[in-house]
Amino acid sequence: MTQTNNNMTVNPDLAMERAKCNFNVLEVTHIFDGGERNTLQRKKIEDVALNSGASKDALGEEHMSPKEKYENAVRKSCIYATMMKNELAELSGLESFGVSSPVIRRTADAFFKEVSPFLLHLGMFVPTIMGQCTPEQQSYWLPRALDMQIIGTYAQTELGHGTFIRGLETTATYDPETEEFVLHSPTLSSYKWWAGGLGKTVNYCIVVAQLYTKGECHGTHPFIVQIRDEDTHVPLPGIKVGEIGPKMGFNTADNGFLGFDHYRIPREHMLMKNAQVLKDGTYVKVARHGKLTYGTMVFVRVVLVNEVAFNLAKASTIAVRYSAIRRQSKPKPDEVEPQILDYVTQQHKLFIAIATAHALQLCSTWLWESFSAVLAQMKGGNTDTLPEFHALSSCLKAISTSDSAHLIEQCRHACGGHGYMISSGIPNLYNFVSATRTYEGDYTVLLLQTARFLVKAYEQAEAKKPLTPTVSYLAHAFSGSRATWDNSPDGIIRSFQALAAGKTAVCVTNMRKRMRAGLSQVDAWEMSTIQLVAAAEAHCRAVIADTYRKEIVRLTANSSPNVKVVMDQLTTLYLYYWALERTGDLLMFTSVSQKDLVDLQIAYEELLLKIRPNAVGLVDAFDLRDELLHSTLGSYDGRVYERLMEEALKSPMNKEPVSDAYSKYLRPMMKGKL
Ligand SMILES: CCCCCCCC/C=C\CCCCCC(=O)SCCNC(=O)CCNC(=O)[C@H](O)C(C)(C)COP(=O)(O)OP(=O)(O)OC[C@H]1O[C@@H](n2cnc3c(N)ncnc32)[C@H](O)[C@@H]1OP(=O)(O)O
Ligand SMILES: Cc1cc2nc3c(=O)[nH]c(=O)nc-3n(C[C@H](O)[C@H](O)[C@H](O)COP(=O)(O)OP(=O)(O)OC[C@H]3O[C@@H](n4cnc5c(N)ncnc54)[C@H](O)[C@@H]3O)c2cc1C
Repeated sequence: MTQTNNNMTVNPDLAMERAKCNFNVLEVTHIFDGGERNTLQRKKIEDVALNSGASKDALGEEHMSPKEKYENAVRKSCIYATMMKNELAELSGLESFGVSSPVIRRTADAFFKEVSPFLLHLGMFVPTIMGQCTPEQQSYWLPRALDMQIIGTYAQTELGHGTFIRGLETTATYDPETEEFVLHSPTLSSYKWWAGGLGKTVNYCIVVAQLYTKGECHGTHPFIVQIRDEDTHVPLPGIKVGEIGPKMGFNTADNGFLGFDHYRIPREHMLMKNAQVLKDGTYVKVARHGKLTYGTMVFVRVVLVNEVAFNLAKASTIAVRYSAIRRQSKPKPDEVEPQILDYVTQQHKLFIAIATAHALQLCSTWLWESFSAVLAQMKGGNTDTLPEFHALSSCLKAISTSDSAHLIEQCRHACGGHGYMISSGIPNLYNFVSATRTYEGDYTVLLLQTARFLVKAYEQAEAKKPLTPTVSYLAHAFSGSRATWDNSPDGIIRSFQALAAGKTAVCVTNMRKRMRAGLSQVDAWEMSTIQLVAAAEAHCRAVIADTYRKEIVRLTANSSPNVKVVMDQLTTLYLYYWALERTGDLLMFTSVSQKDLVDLQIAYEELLLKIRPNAVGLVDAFDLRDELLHSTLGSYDGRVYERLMEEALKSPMNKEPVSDAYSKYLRPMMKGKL
């Protein structure tokens, strides 16, 4: 594994772990990156972007005031954007996530401990221009946006509504006299709220508003709106804009609010790929599917699965390396204190994080490929696969973000007190990832979208109609007997599918019972939503497990024997872990016995011991440079205590021997003179 400094002194425990590792680390790096070519290109990009030291700060971000933090983040965003236009442009021809490759996105993390104020520009503004504009509109806006001549964001959520998009209150009323739309915020709750970069950075934004023309409301539509002067950056008349204040994370993203007072924009600024308003005010629907204006959200949900896999890889790297150098307690009085990584409970906390990072990474690539296929079909006017894809991307977004946030927090627990230090890197990772569970569609809300699809699919299966691929297992839901338990990987995956089918069946039965008892369909659905969320979660677990397993078998077909073994151990660990987490469900819906579960627990514990010698090798294989980790605990060299002390000494509190607070408050209080 290449590191920036080849002459570094490595902590002896970490060196010992690396010597113990029995598989080829680079081969696993290639699997995680999606191939050797991708690894080579990633390294080139990282070398160009990071070797100059431009990502470093003289003073740690955490010691800056909010204003300094923001300005510093803008400074570095501009450096990085300029690099992207110049040095990195040619290198970024990787298998790309549309606008910019995920590698470019990830490399940017070296520049920010929180996030770039440009995140929404690249993450949503540019993708909306690409996905919602006519070709003419695109040819006008896209070059300006890609060249960063204009900077934009995505302002959909309002103070009063985020989830329920149809409930948004901002209006865009067409005036045929002037051929303009009049944007207006009729209430306080209609103010746009949350958009990243809106507070101070952007001069344009996508605004989602209720479209009125000829006195009729046509629902929400996207508009491109200039909000600040292109030269002075002063907010334009009719615009009320500002920053929303401190948050749990995202503090360098200047999330903002925005209100309109009868603010006029040209007719052409409605994004007209899916629907148009003609000069005379006639509304023309172009798209075949009513939800295509939600396209940017679907895109980001897909991207987020990859994003959280990467952040989980970072947290597990930090926690595993730290657990290898940290020694604590003395279970055997005559022996030295063990590395905490030797405790089986510690392995239980950490190895699932490594396995989940792999599972989500592989699922994200698979999801991206499915998305590309859906987009290609839609280009030809066919939207048949969209409902299944919406159900799939919704549940994968919900489960991947929720699992990653939980496991990153578990990594923090695994690092004891030092994990609570900002300098460990884990709190910032957690603050970032916990927000992903909420934004771009809340966890529960998205799982309920998947549940709608599952219930419909169940009814199709009942009627013996054909099923789409991700729910084909529902065809076996009516055998009348419980699924046969079998602890092979394929057997466990079948059991996960049986759980999902069984839970969906319970929901349908309960809803029907409730409706027979007099509840309306809406109320019967509402009363069943706890179970519907559980069914969607079970479905998603089955999809992840199945995809992870199939992809690993495919990707390791030509791997060296030890890589095959260790990758197989990780996938098996994932399956055992979730089977043991769901024992109650397995007892309900499969033939598993108490003895089978006791045996599975033992097999799981034995698997942890088998993975243990390769744990550091596995996180080294994520190949995350120190610049990306921002961590005193997780650096490649393992100089944990030295780094903790170096960071502590940087605290502005240590600048003077006696704090001003002594003479101002402590002394007067202690001398009884306060
Ligand atoms: C690579 C470079 C970029 C790097 C990127 C880094 C990653 C980070 C990037 C950016 C940071 C992002 C910051 C956060 C930004 C935001 O949060 S933007 C705001 C996001 N907001 C939401 O996600 C709102 C969530 N709400 C909804 O999506 C919808 O309101 C709803 C789905 C919950 C309900 O919609 P509604 O219109 O009320 O529909 P329903 O009546 O429930 O359903 C009707 C049918 O429509 C189907 N449907 C719904 N959505 C879709 C869709 N997107 N596609 C296809 N179909 C959809 C739904 O299933 C129903 O179908 P049936 O009637 O057949 O059941
Ligand atoms: C860091 C961050 C950045 C963001 N950036 C942007 C941005 O750039 N642009 C933008 O437009 N928005 C942005 N958002 C807003 C984000 O998209 C919304 O907060 C998110 O979609 C959730 O909506 P909400 O806040 O209305 O939550 P609510 O819908 O009010 O959710 C509150 C609770 O109610 C529950 N709930 C709501 N509806 C239902 C239902 N139908 N059934 C069951 N339970 C329900 C939810 O599960 C949740 O538990 C951002 C948010 C955050 C936190």
